[in-house]
Amino acid sequence: MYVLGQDDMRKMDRYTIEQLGLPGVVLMENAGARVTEEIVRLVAEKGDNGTRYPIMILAGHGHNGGDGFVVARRLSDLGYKVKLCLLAAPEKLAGDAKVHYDVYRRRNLPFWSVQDASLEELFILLEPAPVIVDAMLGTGIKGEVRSPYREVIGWLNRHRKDKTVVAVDLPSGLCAETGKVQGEAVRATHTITFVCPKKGFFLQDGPQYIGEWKAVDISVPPSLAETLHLNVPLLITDDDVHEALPRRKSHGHKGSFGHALVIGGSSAYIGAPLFAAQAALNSGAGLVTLAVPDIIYPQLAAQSPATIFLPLPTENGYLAQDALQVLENKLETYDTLVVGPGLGRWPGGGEWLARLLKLAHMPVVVDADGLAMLKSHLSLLPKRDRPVILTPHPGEMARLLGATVGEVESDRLGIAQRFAQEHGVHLVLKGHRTVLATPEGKVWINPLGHDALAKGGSGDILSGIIAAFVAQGAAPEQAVIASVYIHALAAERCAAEKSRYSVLPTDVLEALGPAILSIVDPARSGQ
Ligand SMILES: NC(=O)C1=CN([C@@H]2O[C@H](COP(=O)(O)OP(=O)(O)OC[C@H]3O[C@@H](n4cnc5c(N)ncnc54)[C@H](O)[C@@H]3O)[C@@H](O)[C@H]2O)[C@H](O)CC1
Ligand SMILES: [K+]
Repeated sequence: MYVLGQDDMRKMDRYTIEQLGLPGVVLMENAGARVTEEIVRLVAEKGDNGTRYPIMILAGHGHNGGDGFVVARRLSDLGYKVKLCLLAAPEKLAGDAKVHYDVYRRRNLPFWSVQDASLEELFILLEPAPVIVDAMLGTGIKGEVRSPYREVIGWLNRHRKDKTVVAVDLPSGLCAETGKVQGEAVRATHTITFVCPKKGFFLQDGPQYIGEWKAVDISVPPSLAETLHLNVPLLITDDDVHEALPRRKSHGHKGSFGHALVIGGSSAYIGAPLFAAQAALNSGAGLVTLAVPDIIYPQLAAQSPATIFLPLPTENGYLAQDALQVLENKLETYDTLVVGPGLGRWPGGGEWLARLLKLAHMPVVVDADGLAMLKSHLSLLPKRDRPVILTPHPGEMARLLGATVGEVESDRLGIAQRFAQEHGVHLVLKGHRTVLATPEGKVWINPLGHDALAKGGSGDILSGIIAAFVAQGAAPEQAVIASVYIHALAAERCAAEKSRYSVLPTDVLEALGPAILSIVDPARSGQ
């Protein structure tokens, strides 16, 4: 599914109107009709027949307000009580919005205008309303939200408890492009957006403001993103993951499903490499070998009977320089390599890792401390003959770039895309709404996952899943698409049972199987 920015939407709109010949008033009528359908559904879910108190429609003076006029008229025609509240002088209305405003007024339907009354009066009207529709500002917002929208949004956010707040296209005050709140933004319970979700839903403040979202058809074809060669990210869907998961042969044996090698661990971090190995096993790898410092090997071996162990020489609690000699002759046995979980950092570790990357002629996932040690050796990456997948969180990404976390977070899509292209890697930029970028410049956004994953061990599990899918033959892009989604889905399912507070990496590991099942065989998934 495409994810559109402010300009993308404008170009697709314009093309539909000017080249395809569908007038803007028709698009606006469609937009209002679809939002009306969704409101009817939400009101019914609330156990309300919509006649107890008017559905309050807050309309601005742009096209977003125009959608609001259509919603108010259509809801009224369906027998719902409504009140349209115009937050601008009617003289400011123009174009398609003016057409629909005039239609509404000619019908003599309930109307309130900020021109004739005070905002205090509006707030008294809004106070008991169970359903409020936010059609104040949409994709046309420029700069910080100004009066009177600012005061109305502030009031709404302070009084939203128990109310259904439906944002039309996007919450007023949220930037569709960056996800930044422009001074003040509506905290919606639901967002009904047009054509495709907007980038801002998945960036910065966006996820906290949009509530549950749904994209609806208004006769602007989503395929115009391709027709117009728009460079837009894609949102991962169940179908994409179904497609991306490596196919299993019923008659396959352990050799058919690949052998993953995990190199990690140090005296202080013994759980991390184990989580990665266990995740790889739970995600279908035929064989998993765990290469760890020999001082921690006995503790680990007792905990994971399904894992093969390769104890390596240790120095000061970390892998020793000569661990490479042991590895060198064995590397060709493995189909994929994860390096980093719990590895720690030691002087000379960067050179150690660089040498390992030169020796390893298989797809490699670099995570955690591996990323920290990679910083001075990034020039190696484009020269490798096999894929590299990097899985930084924003702090690790910032360190790799010599930037701040704030800089990374303010341009996650752009930074991921540029880095992946420049260094010829598949980049998994983790965080709330993980972003994936390919060496060719393709960008994906993961719609799933939340703070249940904000716990030590989560990243280790992700790297293990990726390795397992690569080991089973998935191309790196497909492997990362499936991995981030399954990982987040597993965590969401755990949180639904135990709360977001209490999910442990071991729970996520156990939930990987049911999460995969829910994709490959939804009927048997139990959810
Ligand atoms: N996507 C589609 O195909 C369709 C979208 N529709 C709706 O149209 C809006 C975008 O409409 P637009 O008129 O461009 O902008 P807005 O309604 O968002 O409002 C802009 C309006 O508000 C003023 N304004 C701008 N910035 C601020 C600010 N910071 N504070 C206060 N006021 C501000 C500005 O003067 C403008 O006049 C889209 O979101 C959809 O809802 C169509 O209806 C159907 C086709
Ligand atoms: K809005």
